[in-house]
Amino acid sequence: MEVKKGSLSWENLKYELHPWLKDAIKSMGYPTMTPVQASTIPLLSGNKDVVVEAVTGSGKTLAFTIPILQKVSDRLYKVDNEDETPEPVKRGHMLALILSPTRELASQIQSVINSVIEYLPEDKTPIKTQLLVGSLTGVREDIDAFLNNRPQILIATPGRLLDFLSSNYVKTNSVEIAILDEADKLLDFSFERDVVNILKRLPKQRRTGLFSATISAAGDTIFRTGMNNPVKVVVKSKSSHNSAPKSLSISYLPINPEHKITTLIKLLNDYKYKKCIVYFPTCTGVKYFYNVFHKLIRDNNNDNLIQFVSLHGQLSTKARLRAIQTFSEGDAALKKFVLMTTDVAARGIDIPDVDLVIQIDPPTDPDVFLHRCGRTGRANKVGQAIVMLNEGSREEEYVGFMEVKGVILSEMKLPPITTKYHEEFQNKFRNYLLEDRARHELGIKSYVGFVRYYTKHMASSIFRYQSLPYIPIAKMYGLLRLPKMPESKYVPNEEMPEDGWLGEVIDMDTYAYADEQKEKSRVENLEADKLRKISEAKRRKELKIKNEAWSTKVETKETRQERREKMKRKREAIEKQIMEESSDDEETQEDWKEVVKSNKKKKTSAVQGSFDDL
Ligand SMILES: Nc1ncnc2c1ncn2[C@@H]1O[C@H](COP(=O)(O)OP(=O)(O)OP(=O)(O)O)[C@@H](O)[C@H]1O
Repeated sequence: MEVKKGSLSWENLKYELHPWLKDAIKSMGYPTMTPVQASTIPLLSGNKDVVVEAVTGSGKTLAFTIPILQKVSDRLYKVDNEDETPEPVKRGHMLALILSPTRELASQIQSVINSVIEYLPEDKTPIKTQLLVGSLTGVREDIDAFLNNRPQILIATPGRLLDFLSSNYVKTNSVEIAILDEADKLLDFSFERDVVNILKRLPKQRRTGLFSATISAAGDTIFRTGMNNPVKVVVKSKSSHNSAPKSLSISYLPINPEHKITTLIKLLNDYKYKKCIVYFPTCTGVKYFYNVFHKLIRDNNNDNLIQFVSLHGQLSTKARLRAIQTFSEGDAALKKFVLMTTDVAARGIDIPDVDLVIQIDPPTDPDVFLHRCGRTGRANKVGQAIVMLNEGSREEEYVGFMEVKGVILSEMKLPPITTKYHEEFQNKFRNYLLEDRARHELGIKSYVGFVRYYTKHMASSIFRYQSLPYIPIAKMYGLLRLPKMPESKYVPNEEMPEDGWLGEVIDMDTYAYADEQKEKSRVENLEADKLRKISEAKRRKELKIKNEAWSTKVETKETRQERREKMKRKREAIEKQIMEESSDDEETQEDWKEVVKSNKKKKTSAVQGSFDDL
C-alpha cells in the first residue's frame, strides 16, 4: 500500500480513537501524524495484519503503540450498554505482546508506551506495561510481578519471553495483538526459532504487525508468523527511491586504515555536533578504544569537553541501560557526548540530539548500515552519517553496492591532518600501551576479533579478507607486534616486518602488567617455564651425550678422567646455550620464520590457501 499525500492532521485519521487517546496525542506535542502513522494506525486498530517498511526515524513506534492502546482500551472500557461493566482481564492473562531484538530497544518502547499512558484519566482502569528482558530480573520474579501487577502489555526480548511463557501461571489465550519491532532481525537465523515458537502459542485470531526500516530483508520468513492476509505499508523518503530519510546525509571517507583512529579523534574534537554515535566492529574493540580515548583524549582535555560512554553486549543489562540513559540524558549544551558502541545499538534507538554517526568499518550485514546511519537524521531533524572505507581497495565498491539498495553515499574529503599529528598520537598510544601489558593484550584481542569479524562480511566479494591491509590495521590498533594468526599468511612477503615487530623491538620478558599481583604471577610463571625448559633440554642432551660417550669410549679408549672432563665442558656449554635460547621469543621467532616460509611456498606453488584448513 502506497501512502497518499494529503493532510496529516490527527483530525483526519481514518479511525475513531478513544477520546483519552486522542487527547493524549494532542498533549504530547505531535501536531501532525507522520505518513507511516496515518496509514498504519487505521489498519492495525481495525482488523488488518500489517507489514510496515518505513525509513528510520519515521515514527513507527507510535504507529503500533496507538493501535495497541486502542485495542486495550476497547477491551477495558468499551461496553455496548451504559449500565454494563466490561469483564476484567483474568489474572495471568495479557492482551498485547511486543517483541524487540535488544533489551535497550525493548526498554525504549516501554518508555514510549508509558509516556502515552500517563495521560490516562485516573477514573479509568489503569493500563500497565511490563518489561521482560534477560538478566535484569529472574524469570521467577518476572512471573510474580506479572501475577501481582496484572499488566496488559508485555514488551520483551524473545529468549526471556519464551522462558516466561513456559510457566503454567501465564496464559496467552487473551492476546489480541502481537508486534514484531525490527521484524527482519527477529526473523533472521538468530531469533527465528524462538519467535515462531512464541507466535504459535498465541490465538490465531489475534492481529499481527511487523515493523522495520528494512523489512524486505526478512523475505519469505514473514509468512511463518501466521499473519492473515497482511497489508503492506511502504514509506520511502520523499526524494525518489532513497531508502534513507531526506534529513539524513550519508558520506563515505576513503582512508588509509592506519590513520582511522587519529582521524576519528580529529573529527570528534573539531566537528560541531551535540551527540555522536561511533560504531566499532566488536565488544572488545569498544572496550579497548574506550579505555584509550578515556585516557588519552579525556585526560588531555582539561575542560573535559567530550564525554565518552561505552555500550556493548558484554556489559550487564543494568550497565547497558545506564549507558543509554547517561548518553540520552546528557546535557549537550555543556559538552559533546560520544557513545562508543557495536550493533547492539544499531536498531531502533531513538535519541533526539544525535546529529552525527561515524562507522569505523561498515557492518557485516549491509541492511544494518541503514539502521546505524538512521540513529541520526530522525523525525526530520538534520543528521550526518560517515563511514570509513579503506582507500584504494575494493571496499570503495561498497558505494555502488549500497546505491543499488537505494542508499546514496557521497564522498567526503579527509580533514587536514599533519603527519606530526598522526605521529604524536601514535607515540602517546605506544607509551600508553607500554605502561601495562594487559592493555596491549586487549589490543591484540580487538585486532584478532576484527579480523574474524571481517571474514563474516556478507558482501564477501567487496570485503575480501585475503587482501585486507593487515599491517596498517594492526598499526591502527596500536599493536607493538603482529600477533601469530593464520591470516598473517595473506601479508605479502615484502611487507612483512622482521619477526612481526611493528615498531621498535621490545623485551617481552620485561614487559610488565600494571597489576602487581598479575605481574608477580607472570614473572613466577616465566621463571618456572625457563627452569622447566632448561631441565627438559638438559635431560635430552645428557641422554644423547651418554649414548655418544659410550660409543666414543669404545672407539677412542679415552681414560675415565678425560671423559669426565669432556662431559663437564659439554654440559656447561649446553647450559649456556639453553639459557640464551630459552627466552619467550624463541617460539615467536620460529613461528615468524614459518610464516615467511609458508608465504614463499604459497607463492611458488601458487596454491590459494583455504581458511577452513587452518
Ligand atoms: N507524529 C509525530 N510528529 C513528530 N514527531 C514524531 C511523531 N511520531 C513520532 N515522532 C518522533 O520521531 C522520532 C522517531 O520515532 P521512532 O523511534 O518511532 O522511529 P522509527 O520509525 O521506529 O525508527 P527506527 O526504524 O530507527 O526504529 C521519535 O523521537 C518520536 O518522538
